[in-house]
Amino acid sequence: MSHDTENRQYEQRRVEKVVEVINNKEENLEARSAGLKQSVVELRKTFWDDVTVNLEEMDDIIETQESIKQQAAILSQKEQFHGKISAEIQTLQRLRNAPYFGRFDFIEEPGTEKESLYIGIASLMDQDEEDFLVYDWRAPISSLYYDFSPGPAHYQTLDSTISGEMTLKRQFIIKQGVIEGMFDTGITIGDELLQQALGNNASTSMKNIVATIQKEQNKIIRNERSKLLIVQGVAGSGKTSAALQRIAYLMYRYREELHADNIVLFSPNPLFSSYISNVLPELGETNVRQMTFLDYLKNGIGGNLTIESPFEQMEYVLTQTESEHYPIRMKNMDYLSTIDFMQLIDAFTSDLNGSGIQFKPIKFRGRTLIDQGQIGEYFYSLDKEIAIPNKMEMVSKWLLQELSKYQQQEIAEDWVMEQIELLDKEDYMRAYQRAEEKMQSSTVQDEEKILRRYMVKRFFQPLKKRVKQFAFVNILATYQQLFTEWNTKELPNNWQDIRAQIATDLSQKFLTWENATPYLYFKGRLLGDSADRSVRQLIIDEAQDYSAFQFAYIKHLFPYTRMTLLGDVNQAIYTHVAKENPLIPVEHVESHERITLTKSYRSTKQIVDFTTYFAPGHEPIEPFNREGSKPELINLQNENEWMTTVLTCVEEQLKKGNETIALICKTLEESEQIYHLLQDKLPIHLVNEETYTFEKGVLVLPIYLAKGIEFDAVIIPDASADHYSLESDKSLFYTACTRAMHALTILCRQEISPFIKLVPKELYDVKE
Ligand SMILES: Nc1ncnc2c1ncn2[C@@H]1O[C@H](COP(=O)(O)OP(=O)(O)OP(=O)(O)O)[C@@H](O)[C@H]1O
Repeated sequence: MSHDTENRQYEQRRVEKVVEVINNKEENLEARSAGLKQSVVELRKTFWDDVTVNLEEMDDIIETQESIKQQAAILSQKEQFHGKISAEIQTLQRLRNAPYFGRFDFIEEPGTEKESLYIGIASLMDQDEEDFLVYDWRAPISSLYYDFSPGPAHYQTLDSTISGEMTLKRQFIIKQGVIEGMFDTGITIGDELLQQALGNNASTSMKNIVATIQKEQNKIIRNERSKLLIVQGVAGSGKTSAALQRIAYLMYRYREELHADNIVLFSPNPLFSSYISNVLPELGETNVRQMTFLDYLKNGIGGNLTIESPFEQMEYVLTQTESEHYPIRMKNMDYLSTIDFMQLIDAFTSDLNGSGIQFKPIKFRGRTLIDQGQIGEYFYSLDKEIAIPNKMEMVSKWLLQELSKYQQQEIAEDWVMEQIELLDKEDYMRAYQRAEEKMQSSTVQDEEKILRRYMVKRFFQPLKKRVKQFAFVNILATYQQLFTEWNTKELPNNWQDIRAQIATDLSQKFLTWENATPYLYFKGRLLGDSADRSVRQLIIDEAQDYSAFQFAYIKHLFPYTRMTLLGDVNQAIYTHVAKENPLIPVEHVESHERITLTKSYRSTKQIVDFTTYFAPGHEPIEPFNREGSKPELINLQNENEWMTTVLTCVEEQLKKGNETIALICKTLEESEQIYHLLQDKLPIHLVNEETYTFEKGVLVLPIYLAKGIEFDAVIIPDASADHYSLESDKSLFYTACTRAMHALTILCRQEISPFIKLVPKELYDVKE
């Protein structure tokens, strides 16, 4: 028998033994779980039997409460225990199919015995709970697997560095308990395994990469030192993957203190959010709080303003070039994205400490109780040294006191009795009961008084709530003054133009995307920020799309939160934000650690080689060695053939077995046109801002919604020069082309884009 066969048989026997342990453990746990479940059900049923209820004397009441508490504690303990057992069972079930994916042999010190360690998605102890049969991929020792090839190796524990020698590194593909592939590996983690993983068809949801994490990705995943970790990585280099495995790692490493609620992930769009939503559960972790920055802003700004989405802004930039206001809007975008503008808001706010804040009158049943003048007078009578948000607190307290006085006065008014009479029976009974509770020996007059009091209180409650939320401050009107009346020496050159357009938008209660963050920042300067202190880790994917202002705001909101920013300057499609972006190394980005990823895993070597020529950045891009066919350029001679050619391209890709085929357009406008032209000819789905999930098949979508996602085949329906020629189009074109895993087809209806001309001819096939 050959050595290889012997090895394989040995490993297969081991897998079977491990699966046996898994089965035994699961059986035991199931039995315990069933017992526990039964006892929880019984306990719930008989809860009151074991509680001594006696409410006669104070002592008895206390005793009764204690008894209830005790009983509830027993129940909750049992329920928690049951939950823990269920989680353990789920872990075992996940392990059963493929208990591990890797093995390495390690000799800690010369002369000591070699240890074989097996790595999987969770730890597994043997039947006696003494030795590890499988180590969790996140355990300190498992980092050896990702960081070293056979030879000297070391890893970090909590308090020391352990060195030794790795004598073997082996990878497995195990399915349903059977070893389907086994490779002893050298320098990189399993070219073979990675080839297999990347060669598969694209999926509509992202997969975890724990079996094939690369050394440079592992640095991101296990980084614990940095308060601010910045990752610049070319398209397809595994930034999102690294971010998600990093979250799983942090949740494991800080299991006691870090919960899913303490981690927030900002993602670029809802489609992307659902695309990545399976990764953490697959790894046995709960999904963290995921939102788009737009959702975050909408939440903070509230409902009375219309907020433009970044996609609408993008669509405007790309389609409204002929509009009269376009040049000014572009200036706005530039200026409102800068730290200078943030400083301008600070200067304005500090002037507001002297005068200028607009208030809203407090009205009750159509009558003004306290007008804005009175509120302003009170506010400006307070000490200037006190910060504005603190003064707002004081105004709110004062208003609540004033309202209480009005509340008293209203009790005797006629409308109160009318309202009492209007109460339906249930409400009336409730009001009456309350009235009765409040008085022991009531007279008829007392009773009416209490009912009146109840009714007035009920009417004043929403008003008081709004006062507590500072609804008496007219944020919008105050902010508008920045663009109408306010003057200072430090205004930018083209301020007159900028401010007129913004003032018009604000008067229509419309916030452009570039103005949404400044508005919320300003609101915070007046009312105080409502930052969520429970956020301990903030992960921002596609970080190149955030402006300097937005970053500064995020840092201002989460001053003590650890942050991981991941992005790619090559894909900075919102060009006005590219300046002062922290992904570009500049002096003023405070102390941080940077990791650069240059290897691209998503696309075939042929696609990466092609796209490298028009990548806007200057970093090297290295393809992972996976072969495919060259990108194809179809240069149409006859415009009329355009749609039939697109159709033929789609059909060809389907024939080749590609399951997700994306027609990626520059804008939504273009996507809609193509959708309408093709919808009768083949099953095709249009993806827009509201698309939350996608199916396999043929999709048509704009570039900005394809961000972060990948497809088997990408077809660019029109890459003529009139679509892609400006410097700002380069990152759009790069982003579109780099979504392709296996095939890229580019059509040109007219003169071909100059970006394609940058690529040496031998790197693509041309069809006329
Ligand atoms: N170590 C790895 N093992 C297996 N697959 C990997 C690995 N790294 C990356 N990939 C795969 O490469 C593809 C791209 O990864 P990912 O989406 O994380 O990259 P990205 O840098 O966020 O890309 P982009 O910026 O272009 O959106 C995915 O299919 C991912 O599963």
